[in-house]
This record gives sequence, C-alpha cells and structure tokens, in this order.
Amino acid sequence: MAVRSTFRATLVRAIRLARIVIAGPGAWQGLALYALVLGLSFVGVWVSVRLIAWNKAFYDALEQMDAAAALTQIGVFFALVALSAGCWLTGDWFRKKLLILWRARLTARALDLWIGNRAYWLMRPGFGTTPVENPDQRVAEDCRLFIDRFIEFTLDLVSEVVSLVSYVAVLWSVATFALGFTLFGLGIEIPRYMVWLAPVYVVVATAITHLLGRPLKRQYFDREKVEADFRHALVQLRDRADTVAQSGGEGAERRRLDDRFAAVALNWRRVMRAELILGLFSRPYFQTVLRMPTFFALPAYFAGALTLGGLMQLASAFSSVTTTLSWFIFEYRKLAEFVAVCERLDGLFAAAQAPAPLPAAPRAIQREVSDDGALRLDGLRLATPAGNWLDPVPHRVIRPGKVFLITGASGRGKTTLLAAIAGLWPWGHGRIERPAGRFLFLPAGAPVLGDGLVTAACHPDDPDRHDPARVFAVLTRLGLAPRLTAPQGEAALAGLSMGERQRLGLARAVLNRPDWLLMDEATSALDPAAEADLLAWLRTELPDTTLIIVAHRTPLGVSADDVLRIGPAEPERKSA
Ligand SMILES: Nc1ncnc2c1ncn2[C@@H]1O[C@H](COP(=O)(O)OP(=O)(O)OP(=O)(O)O)[C@@H](O)[C@H]1O
Repeated sequence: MAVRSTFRATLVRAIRLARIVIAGPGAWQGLALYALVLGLSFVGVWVSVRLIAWNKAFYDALEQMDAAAALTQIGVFFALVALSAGCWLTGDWFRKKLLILWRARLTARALDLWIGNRAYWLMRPGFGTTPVENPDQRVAEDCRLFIDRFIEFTLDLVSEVVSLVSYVAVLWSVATFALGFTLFGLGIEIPRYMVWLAPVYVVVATAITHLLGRPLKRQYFDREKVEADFRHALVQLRDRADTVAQSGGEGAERRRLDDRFAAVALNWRRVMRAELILGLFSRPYFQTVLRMPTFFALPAYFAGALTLGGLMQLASAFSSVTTTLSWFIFEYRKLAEFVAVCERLDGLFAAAQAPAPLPAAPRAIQREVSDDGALRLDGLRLATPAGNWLDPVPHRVIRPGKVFLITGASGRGKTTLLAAIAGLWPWGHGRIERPAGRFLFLPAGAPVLGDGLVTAACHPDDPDRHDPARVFAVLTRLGLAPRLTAPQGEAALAGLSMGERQRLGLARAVLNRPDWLLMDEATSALDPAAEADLLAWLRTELPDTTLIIVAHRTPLGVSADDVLRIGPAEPERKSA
C-alpha cells in the first residue's frame, strides 16, 4: 500500500514538474531533441539484438573451425560496435543539449515563482505557513537533478520496453527446449523454461531489493538538507566576516559549523548502513546476472539440445532480458534520489505558487489605489506574525511632494509601517490607499544590493539604462568616487562603512528618481554637516519626490511638513 502511494505521489509530482518544461512556447524544440535522442537509443537496441545473433554465428564458426566465417564475423563485430558508439555519442550530445534547455525552463519557472510572488520574503522561517528549507539548493541543485533523472528514466523506460520485446522474441526462438523433472512422483515438464525463468528471477530479486533499499529514500532526502545547512552556515560566516572577527566569535562559529557537520556525518553513516544492506544483495546480483543464464541452460546443453554457439546466444538473450527487467534494481539508488527530489521540488513550487503568511494574526488590511495621488493611512493597526498587536497608527493623508516624518520609541512599529506601505506587511487591519508611481525603499542598516559599485548605486534599475558620466558625477558628489578606482565586482563593496553605505543609498534615490522615497534611518550614520549637505542636495535633485522618513528626529537639511508619531511620546530628557 505504502509502495503504491509513494509511486502514485511521485508520478503525480513528476508529471506536474515535467509539464512545466514540456508545455509552453518553444516546447517543440525540446520535444524534437527528445525524439531524436529516443530514435538514436532505438538504433542502439537494434545493434544489441544484432549482437546476440552475432554470438551464435561467431561461436558456431569457432566450433566448426571455419576461419573465413570467423574473420567475416570479426568484421561484422567492428561495424556493429562503430555504429553503436556513433549512436551513443550523438545521442549523448543531444541529450546534454536537451538537459540544459529543460533545466533553464524549470529554473526560470522556479525563479519566477520565488522572486515574482515575493515567496522569498514570505517563506522565511517565522513568516509563512510553509517555510521552505534551503530554497537556494532546491532551485540550483534539484532543478538540475530532476531534469537529469527525468530524461534518463523516461528514455530508459521507453527503450527498455522496446528492448524487452526484442530480447524476449529472440529468447523465445532460441530457448525452445523444455525442462523435465519429477516432483512427488509426478513427472513435470516446463516447455521453454528459460523464457519463464527470466521474469521469475527478476521479480524475486526486485522484491528483495525494494525491501532492503526502502530506508534509502528518507536518508537521501535528509542528506540534501544537512549538506545544504552546512553550506549555508559557511556562506553566513563569509557574509558576517567583519562582525565575527570584531566580536571574537570564531569559537561560537566553529561550534555552529561543527554541529552542522555532525549532522552531515550522522546522515552519512546512516546512508552507509542503508547502502550496505542493499549492497549485500544487489552487488552479488550484479555480478551473477550475466553468468546465471549459462548455468540455467547447462541441462539443455549437456542433453545435446544446444550447440556451444546456441548456448552463448541463449546466455546472451537471457541476460539481455534479465538485465532489461532488472532496471529497477540497477537504478534503485537513483530512483530513491528521484523520489526525494520530486518531493522537495514540487513542495517548493506548490508553496511558492501561493505563499501563505502565518495565520496567527489577522490579515485584514484593505489596500486600494488612491485616485488623487495622496497616500492615506486609515484606522491602521499592525501586528507581528505571531499575533501581537503594535500601537495604532494615527490617521494620515500624505500629499505628494511633501516631507513626512514617522517617529516613535524603539520597537513601536515604524519599520513595520514602512513595510506595510511598501505592500509587504500582511498582518493587521485598517486601510492603506496608495497612489500609483514608483516607490523606493532605503532600509535600515543600509544593506548594499548588487555585485559592484555601479550596480549597487543604480539598484534596482538596470545600470545599462544609466549614463555612466551621470553615475560617476553622483558618486563623486557623495564622496564615493575613490571606490570607483578599486577593482570592480564584489571587492569594490568590501568594507564600506555604514556612512558610505548610506551615501550609496542616496545615490540609488537620485539615480532611480522615485515618486515616493521611504527612508528608514537612512542618514543616521552621517555626521551632522554631511547629513545637512547631502539631504539638501537630495531635495534639489528630487524636488517633486515625497520623502517619508523614519527617524527619531527630523534629519538636518530638510524640514518636515508633517510628523506621525507611533505610540506614546518619548519622555523628554531632563537637563542637568
Ligand atoms: N518578523 C517578525 N517577527 C516577530 N516580531 C517582529 C517581526 N518584525 C517585527 N517584529 C516586532 O514588531 C515590533 C515593531 O518592529 P519595528 O522594526 O517596526 O520597530 P521600530 O519602531 O522600527 O523599532 P526601531 O526604532 O528600534 O528600529 C518589534 O517589537 C519587533 O520585535
């Protein structure tokens, strides 16, 4: 029952995933390549069938001491091998082309859902109902593995069925003799016993393989997870290199990495054990499967029903049938991996299709497009994902082109309000009317996005859309020009101070020219003179942009047209 439901679930998942790559515009190209590869594998099957007949011709020539006939057969052999190799190499070439074509389609779909639906934001642990572990690995690794195995298995399956029919036909015509024996005084005769023996042999072996190999699927599933967790911890160490080094956190990092690696080692030991148990049966099976037919046919050979050539031909046909039928046994490990990959990847696609935020807090924020260009916050109260209410947000209408300050004590919900205005924060109730137009958000902590100074300064715009002279002028005005002479790429961003990162944020604002600029403590690290100078410059560069500023005080260089305070007023400091 469990076997059937795993099989059915994997089939449904594999079909769902396969439809993504097989259907859609330009699908004919992939299908044409697939048909070509399939056709070439049929030629390969024909060569194998032809080689079975060749066995008889060659060994009979040897038995009859016919040198000329043997020589001819050697020529035939090389011709068949050349044809087989040619087909294999061509097939392999086009299979690889197909692999990258379909992988690109599947990866593009995964990225569309992951990025396009903002699933990457909502499916983080603590945010969504279905947090997805290691999505990066699923997009990068699992897409490749799925396509690789899908092509391999479906091609195998079709060509194995064709091979099976061809080989059974040969076996039927060769193994004409019966097996006779007495059981409890009864004379029993099994006609063409070698034909029946092949499937019985394989069915028994398959059942044993599945019984012994069942735990492997779980272990392979876990392996991907623990390996990805370990890799992720290493990437985090690289990203937080400064913080770890400055806070002497090497010991803590080492413990974290050791813990993650211990999980890798534990899983490895479990995989080893499961593979050993499977190997105890499958290894001897691999080695005997080609020899057994000769032993099974010996009674007929000694009874004189077969020539040596006939025996060889029979052995060849029988082992071809058993090898074809044993596909499940030979591929068991890969099949177990495939089941795990389908489960992981389908889970990612399903969750990313409709990422659902945690249901702990109400999601009753009404969002509308304002028709007079103003931003309205009406009866708004936000909550954390766990359902804790934050302070109510006072009613406000923010007119375009104004400077608007949001203030309040720490932890009251200022950043959360910006996220709600940006359309991200789903928890809470009330109403947000947002005008059309471009919004740009400069988050707290001034994170830098992009893999070079120019990309980071233009983000999220494409840097190719910007005049390099203008980008250079903006960066120079912000005092970042010296960084342009450093080697570009990630190295150009290394070690940027907080103030420099905030200046880079201002470059983004000036180059992107948004209608609405949301600044979360975006100038807090600048010295008063630089803050006053740069914000005054920003205002002259973007005179019509509405500035929504989150800060504990109005930044120097601009004056606020309105102030929105969340929560009670901060207590005034008494002067000494
Ligand atoms: N993802 C989250 N999960 C749980 N709680 C959250 C989450 N995001 C924010 N909060 C909580 O919501 C509250 C408001 O956070 P927010 O960052 O908006 O505060 P803030 O007013 O901007 O604070 P600060 O001035 O210190 O930056 C805080 O108590 C915070 O811990």
